[in-house]
Amino acid sequence: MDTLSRLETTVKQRLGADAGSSYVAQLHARGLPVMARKLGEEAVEMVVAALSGDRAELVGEAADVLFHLTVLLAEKGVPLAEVMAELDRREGTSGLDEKATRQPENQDNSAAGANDGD
Ligand SMILES: N=c1c2ncn([C@@H]3O[C@H](COP(=O)(O)OP(=O)(O)OP(=O)(O)O)[C@@H](O)[C@H]3O)c2ncn1[C@@H]1O[C@H](COP(=O)(O)O)[C@@H](O)[C@H]1O
Repeated sequence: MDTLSRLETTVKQRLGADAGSSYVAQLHARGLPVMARKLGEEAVEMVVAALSGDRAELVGEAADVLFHLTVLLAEKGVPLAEVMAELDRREGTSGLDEKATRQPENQDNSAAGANDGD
């Protein structure tokens, strides 16, 4: 079993644990909005580390993001395997090719003269 799968198994067990002895249970007790906010905060911290931190900071913040993402998905009942399957489905399709198939969105952008380069 790989690291993320083991973490997912632990997190699913801890969601129903005593909030006094488990951070995951504490997040569950605080509710989905708090979990979502924590994930957003960790993502911002990871971005800051990528832009101005050192390698160790980036690794630490990336681990926080993966942990809080795992908690959020478990709370929502979405297995990591489902996310992996979505990535598998996308495998081999260039992001540029996929973006070019979004015709209505592209037309809207050109009508507004918007092009953020993403
Ligand atoms: N990987 C992690 C992990 N990464 C980060 N964290 C915790 O995430 C919290 C986030 O810290 P922050 O400083 O961002 O937030 P805070 O201000 O302390 O807390 P908030 O009040 O804002 O939520 C810290 O308490 C970290 O210890 C983690 N807590 C648990 N795990 C894994 O989850 C398992 C189950 O943990 P428990 O549920 O605590 O048993 C553990 O065995 C680990 O494998």
